[in-house]
Amino acid sequence: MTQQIEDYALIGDLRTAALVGLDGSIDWLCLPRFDSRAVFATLLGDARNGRWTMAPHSGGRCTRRRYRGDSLILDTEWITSDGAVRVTDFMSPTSARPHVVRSLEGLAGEVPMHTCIDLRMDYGKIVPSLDSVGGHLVATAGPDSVRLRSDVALTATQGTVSGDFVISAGQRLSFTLEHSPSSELELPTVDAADDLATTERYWLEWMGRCTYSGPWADPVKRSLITLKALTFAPTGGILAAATTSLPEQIGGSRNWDYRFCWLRDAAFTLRAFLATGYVEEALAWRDWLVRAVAGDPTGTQIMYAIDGTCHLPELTLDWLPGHAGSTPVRIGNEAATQRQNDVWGEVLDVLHATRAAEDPPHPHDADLERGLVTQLEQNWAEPDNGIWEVRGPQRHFVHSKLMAWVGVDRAVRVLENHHTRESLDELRDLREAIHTEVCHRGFSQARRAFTQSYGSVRLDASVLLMPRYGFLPWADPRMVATVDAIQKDLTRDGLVLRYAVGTEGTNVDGVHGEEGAFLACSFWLADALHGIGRTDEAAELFDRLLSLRNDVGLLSEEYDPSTGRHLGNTPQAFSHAGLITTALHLAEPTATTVQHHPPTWQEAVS
Ligand SMILES: OC[C@H]1O[C@H](O[C@H]2O[C@H](CO)[C@@H](O)[C@H](O)[C@H]2O)[C@H](O)[C@@H](O)[C@@H]1O
Repeated sequence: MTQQIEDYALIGDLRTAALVGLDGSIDWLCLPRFDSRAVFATLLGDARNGRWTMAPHSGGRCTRRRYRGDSLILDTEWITSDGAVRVTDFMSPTSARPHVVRSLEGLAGEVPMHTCIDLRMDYGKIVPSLDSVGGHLVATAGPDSVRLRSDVALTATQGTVSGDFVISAGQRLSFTLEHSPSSELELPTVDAADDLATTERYWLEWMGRCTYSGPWADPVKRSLITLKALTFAPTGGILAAATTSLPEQIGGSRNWDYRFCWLRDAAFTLRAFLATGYVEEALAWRDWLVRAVAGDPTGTQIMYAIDGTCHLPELTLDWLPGHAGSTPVRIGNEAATQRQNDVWGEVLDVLHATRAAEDPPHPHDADLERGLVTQLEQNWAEPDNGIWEVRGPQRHFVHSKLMAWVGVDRAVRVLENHHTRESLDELRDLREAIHTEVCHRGFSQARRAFTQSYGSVRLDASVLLMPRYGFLPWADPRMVATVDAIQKDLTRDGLVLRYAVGTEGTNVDGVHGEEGAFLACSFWLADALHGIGRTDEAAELFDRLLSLRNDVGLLSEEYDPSTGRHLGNTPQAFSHAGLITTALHLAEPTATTVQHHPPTWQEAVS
């Protein structure tokens, strides 16, 4: 049975990740990296596209599952008429080679079990050759091999390895699947018990660095672990999500590959990390960025591969039927070549915050910042594809101009702090000019709100971020009116759409179909409600959003309130960063003190 998006839990080793369904099947695994070709791709097709099942013979969904403490070790349990069994799934963040461990423990009785490993290399397409090497099975296709180690006898035919066995109370068994380049055939190196102890220690120590002590410890910690799981430890790159092509509309074509490092998404993640004590991650990302743009800091792209590669050609995988029939399945992402003028401000803002945590500053900081400011100065006045990466016509997006203001503002502050006069006056003038232009052209008196783009009356949730960056105070009546308008006209069942897609032919983003409520934007509305003094409503919305997490605390990109289903890639960094940030904001006093007698919006714009 195909699992739904919210049925999946994540395991990972900070190099790659796997999704494990409620039925105990690993339906998604790319090896050796997040962005490598998948060896299990049932997530985007069916059993023929590769998966690893591990469950009682009777099959079906587990009785319960949870992460072990504050770790990424997943315990899944079945209670059957024969007895009970626990499957512990994890990947080791400290091992030499990426591998998955599945450890079993009999809890009661004698449970007949079945496992089936359908290896399909190259995103579900290639049936690998199977060999027995030193008593272990090795599957090979092109550059990649995976080596299987099992405590029970397995049979192998045509790329499928399976086994039936009985596990008794107190008995422990383990299985490992380890990647290696096919030219380096070695025997499996993993010791499952040692690995489990090391992995548990790793997460315990990592969580020990957390400084959050507010009332939402469980969801905040789970979100932090999820964000950490989306970092690529070898380089410091940060992914937007662990998957490609999970649909934003079931059966639709809004299916994108998120296994890359967007500078914008990473900036949101890093703000959440910096605010909770995780400075090391921010420094590692800054070093990644320095290397990614090396040689030409004035030619920064909006996104890169996790190793800093700049070419991300977008292809479709025609042999995959897609998740719940949603095609095309895409790998790569054309958005890499877009002009998105918010990005320079996003990065300058987060570098500014990172600087505050590092003394002395990194020697490359000044070059990088100068390069970003140059790009900003050259581009900010041009129309662009914006934060939502629209594939329709470029526009003067208000959010892009906001972030241009943020970038210049942070550059001014750095120069002021260093008592440097070089270009300070020009930058101050530019900051003022952008602010005036946004207030003048970005606010629609007819709509009584900041809008999506200059001259438009469409709403866009991204302008909710304005006060968060210091562009306007929360109490500004234009902000209060904008929050009202978005809450009233840009929500579905109380959850926020990033924008109204529009009808075919007039749609704003140039992509067919509809989409769900955008979870990050819904967190931004909670922040905004708190900001303008409506804290009870903010807390209510936050509670609602927490209730949308799946059974193990994960959020995808979007949510369909009419079906109660998760939509889009999962788990999504944007959503989890939003959760952490809102939890932090709600713990602060509301920023607004004049809300009881606010000036009218007309007074403010006159
Ligand atoms: O809406 C069309 C675009 O959708 C994707 O972009 C979204 O994901 C990005 C990664 O999380 C995020 O930075 C952006 O704000 C989102 O709109 C897709 O990646 C694009 O290729 C596509 O044009």
